[in-house]
Amino acid sequence: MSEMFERLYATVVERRSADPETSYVARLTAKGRVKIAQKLGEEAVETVIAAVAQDKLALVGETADLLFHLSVLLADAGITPADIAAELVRREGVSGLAEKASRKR
Ligand SMILES: N=c1c2ncn([C@@H]3O[C@H](COP(=O)(O)OP(=O)(O)OP(=O)(O)O)[C@@H](O)[C@H]3O)c2ncn1[C@@H]1O[C@H](COP(=O)(O)O)[C@@H](O)[C@H]1O
Repeated sequence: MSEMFERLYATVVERRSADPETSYVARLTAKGRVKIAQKLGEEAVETVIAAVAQDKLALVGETADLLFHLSVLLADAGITPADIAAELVRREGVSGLAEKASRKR
């Protein structure tokens, strides 16, 4: 999964400068950060709808759409999969409940 996401991200970075006539990534990128973020939000809502409907097939498809649009947004912001991996490694082994409790002190 991590390898696939890195490959997708590399493709997205490459396609950002392609011809918007032939590339969805280039076309969406040209519309700017707000439109990219809006598309990501739409895909998130569609993912939630598939999950609540208990539709596994749709959930797989919507999750793929979500991850693709997330990669377009991250590329636009200059954030790499390695940046995200480093943050996840930093959090590794820290219980979400313990982390939340430490915020209240
Ligand atoms: N993984 C994807 C991928 N997933 C979804 N999509 C496209 O994302 C678009 C948005 O989906 P929607 O159903 O929301 O589209 P829509 O109904 O046209 O919505 P609006 O944009 O009009 O609001 C569709 O055109 C999908 O085909 C993707 N487009 C590209 N990729 C990957 O990106 C690579 C580069 O793509 P291009 O830049 O198009 O060459 C491809 O080889 C793929 O690996």
